[in-house]
Order: sequence, then structure tokens, then C-alpha cells
Amino acid sequence: MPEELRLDALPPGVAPPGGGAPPPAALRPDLLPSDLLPSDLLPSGVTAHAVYAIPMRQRFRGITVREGLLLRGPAGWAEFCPFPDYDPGQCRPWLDAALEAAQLGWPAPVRDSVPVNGTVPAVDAATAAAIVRSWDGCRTAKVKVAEPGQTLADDVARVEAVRDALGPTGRVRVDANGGWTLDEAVRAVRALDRFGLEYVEQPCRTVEELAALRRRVDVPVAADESIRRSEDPMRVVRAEAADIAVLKVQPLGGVRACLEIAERIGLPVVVSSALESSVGLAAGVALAAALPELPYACGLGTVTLLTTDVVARPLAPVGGRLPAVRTAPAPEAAALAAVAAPEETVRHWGRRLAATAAVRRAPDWTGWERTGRLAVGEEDDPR
Ligand SMILES: O=C(O)CCC(=O)c1ccccc1C(=O)O
Ligand SMILES: [Mg+2]
Repeated sequence: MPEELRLDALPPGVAPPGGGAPPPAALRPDLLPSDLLPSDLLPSGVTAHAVYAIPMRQRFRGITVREGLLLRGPAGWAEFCPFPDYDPGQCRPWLDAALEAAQLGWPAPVRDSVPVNGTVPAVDAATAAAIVRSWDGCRTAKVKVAEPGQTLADDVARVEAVRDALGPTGRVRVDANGGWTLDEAVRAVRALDRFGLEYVEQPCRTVEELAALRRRVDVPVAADESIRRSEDPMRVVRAEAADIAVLKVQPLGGVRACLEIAERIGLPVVVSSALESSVGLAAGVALAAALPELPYACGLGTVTLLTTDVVARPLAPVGGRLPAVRTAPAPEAAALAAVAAPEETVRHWGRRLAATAAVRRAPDWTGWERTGRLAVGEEDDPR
């Protein structure tokens, strides 16, 4: 990478050669627990750099400001950004995925670019239509439904607005994040399929409910939380609970781990993001680019849900597609400086990284803390 982007080589507050804003203080050791400096807890050659805090355009999954930590290793930049409510055991696969990106890099792509869907948060109908009109070429929409505190009428209005904005040839899929009971799901799917649904993602919480719904409606069912928060991702297959598997690189432990799940699960795969910056999102693009089959648009059009990014040229869809990058884009000093997290947030992420690395190193750790996943049917709020 060019010298001016070697943030670690520059003392905080010193402007990089070639101009631009000075880099943020990159994970100063005094912001981390003293016994758990990055050099002790990360594999050699991998260093922790900066913590970002980026406001979302709309609230999404209860998140209004997205935070994460950027790592760098011999294979490239990487991102560690587990959701705020995840404990160290649940964060473990996120760190596995980040270290894969930093240390190993990703398998070779089999395509030059990947098709992506646009994502519509649980907003009002007018905002939903405006979001669809803002997209660059995305002809598939994924619409969030079953938001706590909202009604089926809100979902119907939102999906109708999206269908109108997209026109009859666009594709519309919905994601309930497990928010419906079986009977609510039957009713909602029938009401929403008036606008033509490509599939319904995680309509109910449990594998049993997904299987029962599949027997009662014609719309295909996609499993997300039932795979990424499950002890056993294959259970959805044995239970005949899904037509489609949603795979996310970070919560499932990396690109290679996802390629293996895709092979074993034997269902068509939709690759989706976990709301990363462009650095972490690149891993999802690498998975989508490497899968032998890619029959659906991927849920990787999500950097446009963030108000800004850490790189100079964000991985935002152009003509409904993202290019198949080989490595994560490097953070840019000025962009990083603009979203540098306050000290207390940096300390918090240092503690999270340390606690997750400790779980990862414990060889005889057993139970869900080791796999980082909860048993199916025992999930808390599955979002
Ligand atoms: O799939 C997409 O279109 C965007 C990604 C997305 O919806 C998502 C992002 C973060 C956390 C959970 C989810 C989800 O699919 O439930
Ligand atoms: Mg989902």
C-alpha cells in the first residue's frame, strides 16, 4: 500500500505525506487492558488499528451507530465488528473471519462481479420508495418486516411502495428476522405475496416453525438466524425447513467456513452482509465471487445504509453489482479520522477483542461458548 496510508507508521496527529487529514490515534496501547495488548492476543503480524463509529442513515436491527475495529495483517485489512449484544463466545467466529482476511486472504473468485439487492429498513412507505429510487441499478429489494412495535399494515404499505418503485419486473424479498409466530407468518406471507415475493427470510424463530410454514405457503423460505445462530446449520436441511440458505461471512467464521457450509447444506445460497464497513464487506463479496453457483442477488448492498465509510471508494453497488475484489480495500486516513471513535469506545473494543481472543485460544473450551452459537430453539432475540 502507498506510504501515506501506513497509518501505523505515523505518530497520531501527524499529517500523512501527500496531504490529507492526520490519522486518528490508532489503538494506543494505553487504551487496551494492560495485560492484553494486541501483540499478545493477535497472531504475529496482525495488528489492531482503529475503531470507527459510523451513524446509520436509518435505524437498522436496533442499531443507530455502527462500530467496529480494523485489523491489518500480511494478507490485508480486516474488520472485527460483532453486534453490540454478542458475548465473547458469539464474537469468536467474527474474529476467525477477520483473522482469515488478515492472515490468509481468500480463495480465488470464479466470477468478476456479483449481483446485489438493495436493503430497505423498517421505514415508512414514502421513505422506502425514496430508498429504492436512490439505488444504482439494483433490481432486487430486500424489505425488513415484522419490526417490533409495527403492524402488518405497516409491512403491507412498505412492501407495496417498494413494488411500485421497483416496477413489475423487479424482485422483492422480505426479512422478518424471526419476528412472526407461525400463524402470523401464514397471514403476513399471504398478504405480502399480493405484491409478488421472491422469498421470505427467517419468518419465524425456530426451525420447526419454518418447516411448518413451508408446508402451508408457496413462497420459498430462506433461513438466516436458523443457520448463523445455530449449533448445527444442517438442521434446517434435515427438518426440510428452508428452500434457501442465507450465509454471512463474519458470524459464520470466514469465507472458507461458508464455502464448506454451502457445499454441505446443498441449498441455493444468498450471501448477505452483517452491516460492515467496506473493509469487512469485502469478505462477503469474496465469498459470493467464489461460490460455484450464485442464483440470487446478494445482500451486500449495505454500505449505502451507513452515512459514510472508512475507505476512499466504498464498495457500493454500481449497475446493481459489486466487483469481485481479491483483498479488502485499505482504509483511508482522512475517512478514518472523520469516524474515529471516542476513547471510551476504543477501550470497549479493546476489551471485546481481548475477551474474544481469549475464548479463541482456550483449546478445551466446550459448549456453545466455544462454537459461538446458541442451540436452535434457545435463541434469545434472534436479530
Ligand atoms: O441481506 C441484506 O440485504 C442486508 C443485510 C441484512 O439484512 C442484515 C444485516 C445485519 C444483520 C442482520 C441482517 C439480516 O439479514 O437479518
Ligand atoms: Mg436476515
